[in-house]
Amino acid sequence: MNFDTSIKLNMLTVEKIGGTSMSALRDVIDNIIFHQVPAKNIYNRVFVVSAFAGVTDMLLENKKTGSPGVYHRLARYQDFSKPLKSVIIRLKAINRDYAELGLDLDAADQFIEEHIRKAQKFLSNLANILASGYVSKESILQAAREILASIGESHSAFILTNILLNRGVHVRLIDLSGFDDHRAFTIDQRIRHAFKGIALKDNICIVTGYAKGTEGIMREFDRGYSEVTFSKIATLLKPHEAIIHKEYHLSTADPAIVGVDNCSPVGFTNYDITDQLADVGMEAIHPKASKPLEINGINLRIKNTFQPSHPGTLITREFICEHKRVEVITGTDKLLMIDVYDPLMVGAVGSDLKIMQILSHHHISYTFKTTSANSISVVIWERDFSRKLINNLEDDFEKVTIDKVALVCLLGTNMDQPGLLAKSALALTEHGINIKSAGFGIRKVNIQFIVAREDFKMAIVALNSKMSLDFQNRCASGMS
Ligand SMILES: Nc1ncnc2c1ncn2[C@@H]1O[C@H](COP(=O)(O)OP(=O)(O)O)[C@@H](O)[C@H]1O
Ligand SMILES: N[C@@H](CC(=O)OP(=O)(O)O)C(=O)O
Repeated sequence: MNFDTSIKLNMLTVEKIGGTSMSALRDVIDNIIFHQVPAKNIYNRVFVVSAFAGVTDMLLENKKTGSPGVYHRLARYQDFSKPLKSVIIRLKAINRDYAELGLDLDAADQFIEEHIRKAQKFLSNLANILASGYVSKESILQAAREILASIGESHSAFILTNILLNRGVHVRLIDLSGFDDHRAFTIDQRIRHAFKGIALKDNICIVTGYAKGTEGIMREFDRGYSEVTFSKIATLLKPHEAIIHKEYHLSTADPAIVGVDNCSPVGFTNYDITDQLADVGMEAIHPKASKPLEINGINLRIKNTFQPSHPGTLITREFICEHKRVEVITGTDKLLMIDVYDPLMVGAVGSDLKIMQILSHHHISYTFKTTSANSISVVIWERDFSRKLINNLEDDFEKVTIDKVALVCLLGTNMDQPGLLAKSALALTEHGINIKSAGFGIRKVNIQFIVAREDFKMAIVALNSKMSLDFQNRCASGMS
């Protein structure tokens, strides 16, 4: 059965191209845009593009390290015009890289200069208002963050559109940054308005991953916002398929840990599993972006930009694996386990409620919980830790212990079977790994083990080799 039917039937698709993929623009053009058979099937496709890799980091801050960009200079009342000039230099250097793909370099440079000049004007006005102290700092900074963020996607969308136009393709540029638009649209209204009257069947649409709206996409979602724009567009246009193009496959285990030869792309899974992945920080898609797709019954495909013939992973609402199988092994080593102990907990109704109220007060969501007569342990992200949280817990309970831990988990839509737990525990034991805690809900879509941080990678490798061996054995006996 061929599941890449969107291409064959020339049905509408809404596709998102991430920043790392965008930087490999030749591959985007050859592998995504023109990789169509027959060639006329390039139309009826809407592409939501992210900024080129590193650009939003320069404008706002580095997503991984937090190292400050232009935004933080403005927020600290410092001169931001110099770093903004560096952005122009960087974007023009990016333009030069793509001249050989057919970009009109003069037009691209001019676009950037004019666009950033306009942005600079808006930002200077905001900085002046900020300095006056008359308006709330928060709303001014929010607006500045939106203006800066939009530059990255306006640039990348312009570049891709220009190259395609120069190659004779029918392209419509849909710039949702609303730079010259004073109307107070919500994001959904802006999207609806932008797509009105566009003949999708006869065009490729290139859309900015940033979208301006009264609710503020940065306030609601912040970094990674282009996935949200993508999801909103898909929800409006109801495509045959929504597609995310990434630089890697969603794999049976993290290729960076187990090696590419020891894992394989996941063919099919469901939205429940992508939520489980997101819960441990591996965001095949952000839940805020996937929920509307799931609710509207829109199927999502994750594709690897560099392997265009591979159908990737198809995520649907309904998929349940035919065979008993672990579909993905993943985890994170950036967690803390907080154990709350009190000898008076036994039989006392509401101890857990008290802990939850304290977590909720600190806006902290937990990823794992277990309980015994006199203790409750919760696992939270280390980045959410604060001394105040612990003080609040200590006010109500006798002893609070904190442990830096890792969580490894087995995920699957249909993996419940006798012996799976024993086999996983054995895999960890054989590698000398002590299981600090473990848990799973009755649906058994996520079996979780808490281990020491230093055991994280070995635990992933151990579970992966045990489960792969099991899979190979079943294939050999014709069961799979
Ligand atoms: N099962 C898995 N398949 C693919 N990647 C995985 C898996 N588990 C963990 N990862 C890691 O997740 C990272 C991608 O996660 P994502 O949240 O999309 O990050 P990014 O910010 O790089 O887009 C990759 O760098 C990869 O090493
Ligand atoms: N460029 C924005 C939006 C985005 O979603 O990018 P990416 O698809 O590369 O995560 C950011 O870095 O936040």
